Amino acid sequence: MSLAEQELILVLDFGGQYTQLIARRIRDCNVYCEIEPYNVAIDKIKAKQPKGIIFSGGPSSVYGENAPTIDPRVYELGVPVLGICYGMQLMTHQLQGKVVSAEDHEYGRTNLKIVQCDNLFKGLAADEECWMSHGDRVEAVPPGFEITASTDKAPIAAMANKERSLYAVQFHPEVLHTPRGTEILKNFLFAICSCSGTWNMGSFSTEAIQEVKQRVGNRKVLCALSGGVDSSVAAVLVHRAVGDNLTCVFVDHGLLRKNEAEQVVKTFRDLFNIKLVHVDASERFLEKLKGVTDPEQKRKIIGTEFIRVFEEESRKLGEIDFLVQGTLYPDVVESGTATAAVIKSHHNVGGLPEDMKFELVEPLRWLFKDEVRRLGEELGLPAEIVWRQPFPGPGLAVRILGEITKPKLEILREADFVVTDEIKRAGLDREIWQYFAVLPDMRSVGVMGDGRTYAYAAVVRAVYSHDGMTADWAKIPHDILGNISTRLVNEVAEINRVVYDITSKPPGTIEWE
Ligand SMILES: Nc1ncnc2c1ncn2[C@@H]1O[C@H](COP(=O)(O)OP(=O)(O)OP(=O)(O)O)[C@@H](O)[C@H]1O
Ligand SMILES: O=c1[nH]c(=O)c2[nH+]cn([C@@H]3O[C@H](COP(=O)(O)O)[C@@H](O)[C@H]3O)c2[nH]1
Ligand SMILES: NC(=O)CC[C@H](N)C(=O)O
Ligand SMILES: [Mg+2]
Repeated sequence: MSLAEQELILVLDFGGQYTQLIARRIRDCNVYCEIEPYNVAIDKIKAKQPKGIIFSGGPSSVYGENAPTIDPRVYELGVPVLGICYGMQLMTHQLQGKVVSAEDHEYGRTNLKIVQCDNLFKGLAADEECWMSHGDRVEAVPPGFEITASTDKAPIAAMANKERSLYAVQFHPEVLHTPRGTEILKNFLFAICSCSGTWNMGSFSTEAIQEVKQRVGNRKVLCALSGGVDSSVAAVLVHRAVGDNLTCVFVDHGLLRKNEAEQVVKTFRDLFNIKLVHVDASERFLEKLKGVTDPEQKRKIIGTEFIRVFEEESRKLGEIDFLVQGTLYPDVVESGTATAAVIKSHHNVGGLPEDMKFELVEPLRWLFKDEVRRLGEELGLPAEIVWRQPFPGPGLAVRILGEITKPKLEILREADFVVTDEIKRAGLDREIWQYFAVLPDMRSVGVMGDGRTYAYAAVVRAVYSHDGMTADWAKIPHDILGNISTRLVNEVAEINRVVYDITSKPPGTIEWE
């Protein structure tokens, strides 16, 4: 079965914070799921033949200016729809019910009284907990709908039109703070949409290989390979599809970690039977970055330069049309979509030059990191690659604040080596998602060997995360932080102070730029 034939749930994104979580939960229920912006053409929706459609939440108000809306023909497709939060309000508004701005807002944990325990709420008790995040509420259900659940402040907290298979909830079943939320989603998938739940990473891999085969045929393909989890998984997957027509290009842009280039080339050559070109492009990247301090500008310069290198390599191999990248969904959403704000332009998405001619092959574009890791295991990649900590494509450039210079890169490389080494020694490398050093553009006074110093501070950043979308700072034991601090100041001459970043994401991001 190809991906196109796979039973699919389509999530339409109205700019919600949790849209990606909805998709995750559904795939975790063994049903394949894709996200499209709310304004996707109705014909495209039809062509995908979804078994069900979910409207996400979103920051807008249905009566607000430019409020996102959807082609009302979506309700006539005969496909079940579940509206969540804004999605419920939009369904109400479009089908002639009434939405009002509530005086009492509901945020966080809320008691839910279920009045209709069939279909969507099958198996749930009359009293459940749910997670709310809304200021507007449904005041009157559209004709043909009945109320299925209430809360104190939202008498219409859920509604349904069973004949037409239209369902809506004001709360968020996708967040883990709604304890029975996954069961609600399962009821939608299995009882209402009649999904079979046979999808898994094994089927994803078979289908994705098939799809690449069909698209590429006998033509040649270039793969941007960093040695990281995503591009290694993408390379192995594409190699299964096109064999020797694949050439991987690993670019040393001079922004890599200590010994990284040698290690990546060695690991790759030892483990895989895939052609690999190693390009040392460090001088040209550093030249282009000279004097640049703005983080977004850095990212765009790096994104463009990557492509220029791939284009040159492609010409040497006789013009290649396709470029494989290990792009994941968080890279896409953080780079900004029709609905989501630009957080940072990931070099492989928002940082690509406009005049790029390659056709992109991105088989992991809809997945999250933990799913890619499962896929990597499925494809038989070794643990050292699957569990490698993520490292951003722009590398140390987004961990040096201000201008990037060779001396600063040397300092950061040494500092990063110490942090990594200590975390591994402490056996914390698997439980901590990312751990590294950052070099802020800041010096302070110290005293060493009875003399004054005026040197850089190093920031230690270490976070727990599941998918890179949200993160918490890692609770590293103080004695290990102490070791890191002592070693940084002793082993890296230009550092005289160490600070630990205790910011979660949000509000911080994992990287500093
Ligand atoms: N040094 C590099 N050489 C070639 N391609 C690169 C390089 N760095 C990044 N890329 C490309 O950009 C994509 C995005 O980078 P990203 O860091 O998100 O993924 P990754 O390096 O494959 O995995 P990880 O998240 O584990 O670091 C990569 O999948 C790869 O296609
Ligand atoms: O390929 C990449 N290109 C980029 O431009 C980029 N910026 C951040 N990252 C990685 O993405 C995850 C989320 O990062 P942030 O919390 O810093 O946004 C973390 O794992 C980051 O390391 C990048 N990866
Ligand atoms: N989370 C949401 O979807 C919020 C929807 C709408 N803006 C409200 O506050 O009610
Ligand atoms: Mg990487």
